[in-house]
Amino acid sequence: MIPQARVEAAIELLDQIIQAVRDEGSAADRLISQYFKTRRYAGSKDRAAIRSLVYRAIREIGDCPINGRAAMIQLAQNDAELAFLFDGSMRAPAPISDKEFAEAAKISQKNTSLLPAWLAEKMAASDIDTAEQNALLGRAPLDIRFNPHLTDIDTVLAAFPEGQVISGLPYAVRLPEGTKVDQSPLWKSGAIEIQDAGSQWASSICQAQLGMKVIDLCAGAGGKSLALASDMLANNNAAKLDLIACDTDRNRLSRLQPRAERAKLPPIEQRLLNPKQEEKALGDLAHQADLVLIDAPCSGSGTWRRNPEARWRLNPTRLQRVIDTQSHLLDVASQLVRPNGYLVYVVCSVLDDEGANQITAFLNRHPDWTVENPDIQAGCLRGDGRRFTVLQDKSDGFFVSRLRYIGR
Ligand SMILES: C[S@@+](CC[C@H](N)C(=O)[O-])C[C@H]1O[C@@H](n2cnc3c(N)ncnc32)[C@H](O)[C@@H]1O
Repeated sequence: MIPQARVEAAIELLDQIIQAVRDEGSAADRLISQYFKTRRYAGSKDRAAIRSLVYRAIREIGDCPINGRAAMIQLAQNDAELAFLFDGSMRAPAPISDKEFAEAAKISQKNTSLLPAWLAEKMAASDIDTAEQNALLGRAPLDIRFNPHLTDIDTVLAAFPEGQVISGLPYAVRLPEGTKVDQSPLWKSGAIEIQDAGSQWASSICQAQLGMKVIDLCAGAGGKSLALASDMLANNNAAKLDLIACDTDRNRLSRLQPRAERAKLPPIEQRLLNPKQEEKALGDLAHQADLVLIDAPCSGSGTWRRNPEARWRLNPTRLQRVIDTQSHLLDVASQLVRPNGYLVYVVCSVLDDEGANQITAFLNRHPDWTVENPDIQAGCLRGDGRRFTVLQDKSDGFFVSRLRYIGR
């Protein structure tokens, strides 16, 4: 493809992505792979170049643009080579008019942040400075977690000699970008998983052990359930784990068992929940659990490096919706924990409304709970929890709080 046609393709793709943002449709990554499936003429270099243009627009433009052409013109303002490709030739985008340039300049002047203005304000109010905000749109590292019942750190480092251990996380290794993890025999044998250090910190703060009754209330496809199961198993060959993985999304939950089998873990009980009727499915577990993990649905602001267009999808109404669900799930979980048992609340967000403020409100509603965060060498105290941020912790952004039920 000629460079002009690549720009035109990026515009088409951005049109689809922007439409999906408005309709709560598919994620950018999925739309991009669907787009290329029907355009076999695009070679690997074309695909890489188009993808890179699309993601540049998504990462660099704070507010969702009105369409793909407006997005590319916004980039072209500071990129003469790109602007030059709008030459109106066959398969090229039409030349940029003065009006379009003026419009793009107006938008750039209005929003100087990489985030929509309302979100930049919320970040600042949560003490996330501009450098941390911008880091949320950078590139994410590649972290793996190994299963100690299947392998050990020496074997992992021998398989990935450029891997680096992550201090404080006994099963984590950071790999160079682009490492082909899925081609390693360790991957094929189920001994390693891809999992960000932030997620690993969240699971490790749970301190799950064999013999505990553990409920993962928002298990999704089981990322943290697998980590909890692996911690519970440690080096034992237990045939049974008392771990119950729940979620309201049947599709996601159905991916857990095959993953557990791949990791050679004992079966993990699953319960499909109905939103707002969770107690019905969990009635038999009232005040039974030693540990409940809530890896709550959230804005995902801490993981925008992996899907940066997610910040365009967020608006105050959608944010309030997840905040309400988080507080409801905290109340549901509070009914499941036994006296002296623990509740670990996690969000992959750095916003106080989803983190520290949620725990303050929970403790006001439930005076028979106290905070017992472990003393670890990562994250920073934030209200009654610890917050992990991209620049400071070199992980995705997370908030984690460990609470103990001191009622009877
Ligand atoms: C952050 S994701 C969980 C990710 C997962 N724990 C992992 O480590 O891969 C949040 C999950 O909460 C689920 N969820 C949303 N509302 C829920 C509810 N009322 N009860 C239980 N799960 C819910 C979503 O379906 C989603 O899978």
